[in-house]
Amino acid sequence: MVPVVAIATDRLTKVFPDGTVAVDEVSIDVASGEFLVLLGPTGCGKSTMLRLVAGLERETSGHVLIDGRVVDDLTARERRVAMVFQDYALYPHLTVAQNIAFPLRVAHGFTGDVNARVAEVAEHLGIRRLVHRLPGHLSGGERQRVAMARAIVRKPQVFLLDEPLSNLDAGLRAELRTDVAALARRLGVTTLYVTHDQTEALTMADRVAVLRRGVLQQIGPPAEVYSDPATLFVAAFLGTPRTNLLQGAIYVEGDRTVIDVGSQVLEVPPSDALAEHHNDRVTVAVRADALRPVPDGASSGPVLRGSVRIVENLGHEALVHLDTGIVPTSPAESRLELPDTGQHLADVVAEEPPTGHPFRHTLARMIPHGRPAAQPATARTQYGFYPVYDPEVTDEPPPLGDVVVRVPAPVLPRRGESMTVAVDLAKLLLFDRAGDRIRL
Ligand SMILES: Nc1ncnc2c1ncn2[C@@H]1O[C@H](COP(=O)(O)OP(=O)(O)OP(=O)(O)O)[C@@H](O)[C@H]1O
Repeated sequence: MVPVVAIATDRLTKVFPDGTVAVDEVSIDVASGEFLVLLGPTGCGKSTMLRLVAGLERETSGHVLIDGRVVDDLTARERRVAMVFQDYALYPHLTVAQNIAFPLRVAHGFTGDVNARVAEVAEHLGIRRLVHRLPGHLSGGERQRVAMARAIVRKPQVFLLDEPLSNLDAGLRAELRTDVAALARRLGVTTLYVTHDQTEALTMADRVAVLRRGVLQQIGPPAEVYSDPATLFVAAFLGTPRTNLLQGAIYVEGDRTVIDVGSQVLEVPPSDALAEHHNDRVTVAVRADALRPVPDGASSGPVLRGSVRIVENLGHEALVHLDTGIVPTSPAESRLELPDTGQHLADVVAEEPPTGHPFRHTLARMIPHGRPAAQPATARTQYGFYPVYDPEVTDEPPPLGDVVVRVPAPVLPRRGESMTVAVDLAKLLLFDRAGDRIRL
């Protein structure tokens, strides 16, 4: 029986020699047997966290603890962790069985029956019928199962997975994410799972830890992190379709409290928290699931109005882009989430290289086609941001004023029609200029 261990990091920090702060004082407790997902955009430090826990990277400061014991000076092998990467890294000339058995054969001290152990693990992963094949004759999903079998064959105390499903197509990813989570729970092994995919995080995790630029933003059960985000970044990063981020300001006049979103006003119940922010600019984060189309005049609560600009028909429902005239958070601020916060390429092409410059053509090709024009200098606020989105599932930032609403099929609105949507105040999220939550 393998001991089930807890993992912890204590103000764990990694600064690379070039000065990049990849992990910044992160303290996380993972209970024994827990499945914890580290979630965040590319470059936020997820893999570095995992490598530090694995012992493949040395921390600059802080500690890694396994079962309460500081393991900073232990090698990866001594930590008894198993790691799985997205690229499988199987030996192409060895059969599936030989691949799975490999860690046992190189491990001194394994005295058991190798074949029996391989069969047992292959059974766990549902790949018994594949044991005589070579990796080249397997599908991506099967290869990833073999990689996982190989990782667990030595009964690790800790299972570390770095985007293990990201090379697979969407259907297979959905199937495997259920299997991986079930496997980890069946084995009862403490698991740290890294992904940039919010669906994986929300469906697989016992708890999700959201990272931004090496800093822990929030940690909690998936439902809590989704519905009760602590920061604007978390609210923006979790949401399909993308969370609408709108600029607004709070005004309190007598017993009336409003959120002014420029082109329109949302009346909200008065509260001390809002009164404290009288006159402050805020970001209003409103996901599609907080908006419901209603006949004009039918809602007694707050509504937003706009005209239909785009209807994306998904079959069972449509995503309707409503031009509301509200100003979204500025692209300038949205770049906060990119590792490189320098100029946008469009600006570089517009301003920097003269015609005929050798890089001009290359840069022009790198600019997403049809990217909306930069915000006018008169944009009323300078706060708020978009995270970096998975280019597979989302597109570019919306043009000025777009709010995305879900409309159930079959009666869909047409382009140019006006539409009213009721706003569910319980799901309306407000953030101050620093990106911290203001609770209604
Ligand atoms: N050896 C290194 N030297 C310098 N900087 C590094 C090194 N390895 C990673 N970084 C930087 O540290 C930051 C965090 O990288 P890390 O790979 O942990 O991010 P990530 O969230 O796992 O991203 P991805 O999802 O793209 O793998 C990035 O800015 C990255 O460029």
